[in-house]
Amino acid sequence: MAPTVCFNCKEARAVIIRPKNRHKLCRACFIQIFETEVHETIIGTKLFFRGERVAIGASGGKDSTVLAAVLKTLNERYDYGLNLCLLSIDEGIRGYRDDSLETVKRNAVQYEMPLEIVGYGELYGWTMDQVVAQVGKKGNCTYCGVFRRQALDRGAARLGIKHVVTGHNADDVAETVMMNLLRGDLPRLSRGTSIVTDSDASDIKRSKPLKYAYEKEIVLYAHHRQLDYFSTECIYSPEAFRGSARTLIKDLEKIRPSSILDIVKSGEDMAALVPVEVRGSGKSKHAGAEDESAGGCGSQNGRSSGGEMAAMEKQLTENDAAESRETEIKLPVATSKKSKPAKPAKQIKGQTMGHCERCGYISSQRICKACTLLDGLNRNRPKTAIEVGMEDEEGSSTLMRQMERAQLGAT
Ligand SMILES: Nc1ncnc2c1ncn2[C@@H]1O[C@H](COP(=O)(O)OP(=O)(O)OP(=O)(O)O)[C@@H](O)[C@H]1O
Repeated sequence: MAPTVCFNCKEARAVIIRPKNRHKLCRACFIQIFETEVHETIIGTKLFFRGERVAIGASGGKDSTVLAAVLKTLNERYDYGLNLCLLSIDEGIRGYRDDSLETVKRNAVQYEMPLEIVGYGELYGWTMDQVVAQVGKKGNCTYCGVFRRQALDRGAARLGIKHVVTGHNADDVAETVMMNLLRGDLPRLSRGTSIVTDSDASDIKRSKPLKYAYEKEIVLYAHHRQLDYFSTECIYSPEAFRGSARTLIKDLEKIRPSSILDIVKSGEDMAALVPVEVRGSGKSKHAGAEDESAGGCGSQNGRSSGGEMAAMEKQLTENDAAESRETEIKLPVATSKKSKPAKPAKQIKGQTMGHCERCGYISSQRICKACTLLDGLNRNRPKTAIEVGMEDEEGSSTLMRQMERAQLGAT
């Protein structure tokens, strides 16, 4: 059988079936198209300004590695005039983050970008290994997510940088839409769909330039550009709810590849209907610094990783077969029973953002989530560990002093 030619250039041999639309492309066209789409997102949303210093939240995983590679390419190709650097958070997970940080260190050399590493241990007095030893695996992602969001902000503040970009992709955003739809949390849904989350109370802006990029295409891009990334998944158990939303979306994607972008777009449309005071922001102003989608992780459950290239190709073939199985399901027509009057819509309270009384981090509560979690951890800390942390007479812990120092750095 003659090889299929590229849908785009009509010359080279097609080696990729685009997950987004099933176009068959050659390697060069796929790379070019992927980069152009990210460029269009950046330009269309006026994401950066010339001369801006931008920190790339770099975990060493495929998404942030691709983000760093693409931003470097686009910055040079289109002369954005950005000053890029890598910012990594060391959660203190031995056998996982220490290895992935080695990848980030190599990336820093490969992309000629400075690298800053900020650790939970130094910021909070707790590594994730210690947190898990204390609270167990269940629910540990909550600690990690809350701590990471603050750590990214504090790391950026330390560098004097006001814009952090993360590798959140279209699949991540679709999951967030789905989860918040199922929870009935419209304010969070609307904030999660926004490409930029910034706040009046914090001067660090966060954005997701890969918001419209499919996870599978990110893997293909990394593979075809032979990027150096770390593909092992976090050793601690994932958040079950996000994992279920992910499985649901992946199943939908098999039947209808555009599902991911469709969910993202539907999320954007729903967000546009949410009044500013309910959403908690104008152009996502006040977008909670504590929102779950903003700082990374989510769970790794069901996630594609670097070693899945063969499985992905197989999956794409299955997608073709799945399309022919698509059937329309008709709901029974409602009979003429008297319908109950609709309940008045629930009033959704808007969030008022302020600062945490303890650490000064942006929060809608008197004490931010991180400090609340730390309170619980410190209360139950084994005595010996407390003694290490309680050096001064007023009982002010090392942790608190570290947080105060971090806060000074953040303001
Ligand atoms: N330890 C970290 N240090 C810096 N940034 C991080 C860290 N963990 C996550 N992030 C940022 O948050 C984004 C989403 O993280 P998450 O762990 O959900 O995703 P992922 O899809 O596995 O991303 P990646 O492939 O980049 O690891 C990452 O792409 C990265 O930009």
